Amino acid sequence: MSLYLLFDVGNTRLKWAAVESTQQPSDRQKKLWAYSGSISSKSLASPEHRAELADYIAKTLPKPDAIGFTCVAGKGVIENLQSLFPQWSDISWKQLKGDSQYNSLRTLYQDPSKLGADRWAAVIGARALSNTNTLIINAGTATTIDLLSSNGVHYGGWILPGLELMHKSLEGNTAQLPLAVRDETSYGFGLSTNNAIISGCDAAQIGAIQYAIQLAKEMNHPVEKVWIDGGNAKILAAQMSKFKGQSSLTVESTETIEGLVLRGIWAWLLQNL
Ligand SMILES: Nc1ncnc2c1ncn2[C@@H]1O[C@H](COP(=O)(O)OP(=O)(O)O)[C@@H](O)[C@H]1O
Ligand SMILES: CC(C)(COP(=O)(O)O)[C@@H](O)C(=O)NCCC(=O)O
Repeated sequence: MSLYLLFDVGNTRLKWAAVESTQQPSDRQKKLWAYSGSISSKSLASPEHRAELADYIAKTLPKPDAIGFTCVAGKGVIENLQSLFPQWSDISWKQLKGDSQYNSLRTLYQDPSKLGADRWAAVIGARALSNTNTLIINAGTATTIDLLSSNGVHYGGWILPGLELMHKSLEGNTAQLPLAVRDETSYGFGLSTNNAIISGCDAAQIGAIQYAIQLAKEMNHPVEKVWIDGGNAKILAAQMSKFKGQSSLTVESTETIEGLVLRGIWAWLLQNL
């Protein structure tokens, strides 16, 4: 049995998981992420945090047979991460990039080297999960929405500010708007400044998803599955489910999925061992 260590370095969080060769990137059981975790990507700049993480990983993880990663948070972060494992210097770190090849998939992005590695990994992860027309939502620092057709073509996508960025930019660039806080009444047309911001930003994101579904239909790739991952996945999925009456998609076809980017890195790594 082999062990693979996977890292997804996002602009806010660094996620990792150790998976075994007896498991598959398409597995859905919770046990899949038995050896996983996340930390703030920025905390890697601190020598104390690096030492803590190195110590934790060295104590909890056996030496992996291969390491795969994506990084959209800048070169410095990945150098800091690699510096944590001097004892594994003989293992090559395989970096999945926006223009990395994956059998059965291709992107129409004009310059694939500019496509976010995490977006491409999520597309690969989605392909590992199903062969249907799929909308891939990564609701993280930014919210990305990508269309993958059953024919294996990535038709591109959209980049929106993530929910937190939307809230912060309203607070930071206006005189009267606070940093809004979500509560159970934050739905529908806002009847307070707070709820007007929360519901307005949710509407922008859900509206974009609904529009993407409509556009995909017009392009003759009607969406059969929507995967939502990222730190704000549960929020978006919950808000989307309230719109179910108006959507051509059933609730079952919209699902949150854990570790879609990690699954994609893993599937790609398996093709490149
Ligand atoms: N514990 C948390 N730490 C940081 N961000 C969180 C947390 N829980 C939810 N979030 C939200 O998730 C976003 C980060 O999601 P994530 O998928 O990790 O992003 P990225 O891949 O860009 O690092 C933040 O912008 C924030 O809105
Ligand atoms: C769009 C992103 C900032 C999303 O990053 P994240 O929110 O996952 O940290 C990242 O995928 C990126 O830097 N993309 C490069 C530009 C592109 O995809 O066209």
